[in-house]
Amino acid sequence: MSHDHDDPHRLPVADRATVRRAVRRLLVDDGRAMCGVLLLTCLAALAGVAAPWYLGRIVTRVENGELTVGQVDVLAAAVLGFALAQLLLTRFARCFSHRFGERALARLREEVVDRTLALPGRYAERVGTGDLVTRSSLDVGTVAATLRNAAPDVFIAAVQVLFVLGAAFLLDPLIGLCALVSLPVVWAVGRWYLRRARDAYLAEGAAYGGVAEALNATAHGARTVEAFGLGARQDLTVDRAIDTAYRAGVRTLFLRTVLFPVTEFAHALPTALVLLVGGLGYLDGAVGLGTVVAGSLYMWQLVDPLDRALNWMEQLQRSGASFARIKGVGLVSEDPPVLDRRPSDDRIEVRGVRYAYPGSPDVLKGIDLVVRPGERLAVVGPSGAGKSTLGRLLSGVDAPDAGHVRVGGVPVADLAAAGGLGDRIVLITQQHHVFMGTLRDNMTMAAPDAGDEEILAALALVEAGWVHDLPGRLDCALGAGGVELDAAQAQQLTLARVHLADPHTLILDEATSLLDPTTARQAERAMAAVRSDRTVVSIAHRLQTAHDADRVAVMESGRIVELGTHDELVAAGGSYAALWRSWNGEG
Ligand SMILES: Nc1ncnc2c1ncn2[C@@H]1O[C@H](COP(=O)(O)OP(=O)(O)OP(=O)(O)O)[C@@H](O)[C@H]1O
Repeated sequence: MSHDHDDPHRLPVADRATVRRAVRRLLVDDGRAMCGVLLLTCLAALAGVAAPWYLGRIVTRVENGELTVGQVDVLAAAVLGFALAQLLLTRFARCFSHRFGERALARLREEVVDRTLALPGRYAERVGTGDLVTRSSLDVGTVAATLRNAAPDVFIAAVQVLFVLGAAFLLDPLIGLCALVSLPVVWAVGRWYLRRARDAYLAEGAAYGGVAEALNATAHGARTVEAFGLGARQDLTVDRAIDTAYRAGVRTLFLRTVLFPVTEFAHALPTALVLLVGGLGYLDGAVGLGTVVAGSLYMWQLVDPLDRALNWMEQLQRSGASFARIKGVGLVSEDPPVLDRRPSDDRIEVRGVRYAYPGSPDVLKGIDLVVRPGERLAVVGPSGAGKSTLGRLLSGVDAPDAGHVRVGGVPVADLAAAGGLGDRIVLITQQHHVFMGTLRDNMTMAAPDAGDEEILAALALVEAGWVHDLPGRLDCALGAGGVELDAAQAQQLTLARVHLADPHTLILDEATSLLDPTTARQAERAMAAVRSDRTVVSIAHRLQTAHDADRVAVMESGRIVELGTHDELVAAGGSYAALWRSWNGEG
């Protein structure tokens, strides 16, 4: 299926066979338009080869003395007519193929979005979002450029070349053979160039960047350079950067000095051959003058499409790789687990849980914990103890390597993967995402059936009074291109959304620590409103949270070392008591 499909930490890349099948699908899915483009392109190419054919016939018949001046005029008008027909047909062929490209692109974009959204959340977490974002933005952009411009142009060029070759062979097989001579030369030099061009131009770009960087540093730091007598050293740095840029420039120049002359030669070669072979044949009486004229015109007709195809070759190569990466997203084979039962109650049970991040030692080393419905549990401990990791496991973002995390007897990670956790357990971190769309869209994604009243009530609960100042209120477009919410507003929106989703348990991972004191107090009130009547597990940095909680779990090095009420733990005189004393002392 794919080269690295089996690596669970990387998104797969589709192999050649899959890419070929996908390209076929793109063509077949819009089959009628494709046939229309093909027909128009063939007609345009036919009109294109007809003009030299007629010119050849005019020459032959004039040579044989079969035509009057008036008849020549009529035939010349026909040649003009063919040229005009080719112009118009090519224009429509291009127009149709661009539209075809746009439609194919729209389907591809929709597919990328669907596939990305269908990825299991924890899979996306595991492979990282960077690769995913690159595939759905840069790679789709590269393929888009190809579908819009390169593919239609290369397609039309290929049809033109085929028709010209066909016409040349029909005219005279020997002339057809002359036309074929240029193809392997263009192909070979094109491959030679493309294999080297990418690296050479990347190196050139980087080297020019290096020169700018060195000059900038010298100019901006001129006083420092002068003060510390660093002139000679900076000179050397700039000299080296210029030297590297010079060598990179010479390298790309060398590539161009091979490519362009060889292709020019390859383009001129068939015409020269036709004139030579045709001339000799004419002298022998084996070939008519008209055939030689038409043949040499055909040879010139090959130049433009071959040049265009060569220009686009690199783009096609790059978009092939991008297409394989895009199609790779659809190859993720993690099917959501089939759940045969629903959680029997809201009790969360953690038993013998061990967990390690890929390539790292165990972060959780045997956790046992029961979160009772309705309780407030604070998890405290030094940095790196594994608190946030436990939060991720409690909210189903990840599954444990050993042991289990269950709610009402059902593994939470399975519930999350099957999309059935959102109304039971919700993790609130410091990242509050505002989705592009209206305020209403942002809210109803948590509760699709919620009416405007309910949405406004949820927003009022978190004191989001600013909603009433938004243009169009619930219909106001948020995110890029619309109204941008600040961090505090985004957090209120998240909390209101959580309230609408109505989960029985919240896992809070330091939700207020990034805000300034005033906003933090407001956020704390909003949080308190959303917290009420729910089970809350707080991953706490502030001991006040632990003090206010029903129970406190103290984590150290991946284990829960103390568990009890604040008073019990202070009385026990263990590490929590020490923490509390030092916090109070400092406070
Ligand atoms: N995505 C990750 N990949 C690899 N290691 C990670 C990852 N996230 C956390 N870790 C490591 O796991 C260990 C526990 O991290 P975790 O964030 O769970 O601790 P924490 O107790 O929440 O710490 P803090 O209070 O600093 O947030 C740390 O050693 C951390 O470096």
